[in-house]
Amino acid sequence: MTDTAEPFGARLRGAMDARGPLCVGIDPHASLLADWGLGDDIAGLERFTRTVVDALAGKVAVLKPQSAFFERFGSRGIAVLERAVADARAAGALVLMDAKRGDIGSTMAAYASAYLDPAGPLFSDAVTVSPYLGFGSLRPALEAARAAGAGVFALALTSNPEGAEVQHAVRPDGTTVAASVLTALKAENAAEAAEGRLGSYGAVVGATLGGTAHRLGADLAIDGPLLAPGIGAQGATPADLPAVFGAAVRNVLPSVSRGVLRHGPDAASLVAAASRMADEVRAVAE
Ligand SMILES: O=c1ccn([C@@H]2O[C@H](COP(=O)(O)O)[C@@H](O)[C@H]2O)c(=O)[nH]1
Repeated sequence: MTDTAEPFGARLRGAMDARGPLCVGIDPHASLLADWGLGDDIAGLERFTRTVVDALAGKVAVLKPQSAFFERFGSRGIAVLERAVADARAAGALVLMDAKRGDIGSTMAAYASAYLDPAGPLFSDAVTVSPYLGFGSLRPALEAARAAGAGVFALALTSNPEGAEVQHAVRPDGTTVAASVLTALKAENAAEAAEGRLGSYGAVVGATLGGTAHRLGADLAIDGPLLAPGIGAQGATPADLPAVFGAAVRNVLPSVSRGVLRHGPDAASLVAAASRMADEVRAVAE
C-alpha cells in the first residue's frame, strides 16, 4: 500500500457514513439507451455514462460500472470506461469495477494488474472476482489489492436463482461452497478486524436470497463489506436486507443499477432516486 492510501475497507466505511450506504451501477443496457433517447452506439454509450457520472459521482458512496456493457463496444467502449473510472474517482466516488474475473493464478495476476495496479488506466478502488476456480487462485488479486489499498469482492451467494446449484453444494467437510468462500474472506480481513476496522475483502451476496441458511451476521460473518445486488429490477427491496444479513446489515452495501438508471436522463431525477434509495437502506441498517 502507498504511504497515503487508507485501506479500502476504511475508505468505504467513510464514504458510506458520509454519503449513504449505496452503490449505483452503471449498466448501459441497450433498452436503457433507447429509453434515454440515445442510440445503441458509442455516442450513446458515452453520453449515458457521462450523464450518470456527472450526476452521481459527487453524491453516492460507490459507482459500479458493469464492464460487460462497455466491452461489447470494443476498444472504444473500454476508452469510455477508462474515462468514467477516472472522472468518478476525481469527483469523490469510490469505483467498484464489476468485471467478475476469475482464472488460474498466473492469469489472475494479469487481471490484478489490469484493475488493481494504480498505474493502470482501469485502476479501480475495488473489483469483483469469481472464486470458482478455487479461492486460492485469487491470491494475486488479494495481494495486489492489499498493496494498493484497494478492495476485492468475491462472488459468494449471487442474486440469480441459478447460483444456488453451485454455491449451496455441500463439500466433503459438510460446509457449503459459499460458506467456504465466506470463511476464506474472513481470514483475509482478520488484520483489519483486529484493529476494529471494516475489512477490504468483501463478498457478493444477493439481496434476493430471503432468509438464507447462511448466517452472515453470525458464524459466517466476514468482517468485511457485503455487496448486495438485486434491489429494484430483480425484485428485492431494502426491507429484505435484515432477513438476509442479520446483524451484518451495517456492513451491507446495496447495489442498484436499473432501479436508479430508469429515472434518467434527467440529472436531478437520478440524484433524487439514488437519495431515496439510500434513505430507505439507512432506515433498515441503523
Ligand atoms: O450476484 C450478482 C452479482 C452481480 N450482479 C450485477 O449487479 C447489477 C445488477 O443490476 P440491476 O439492474 O440492479 O439488476 C448487474 O450489473 C449485475 O451483473 C448481480 O445482479 N448479481
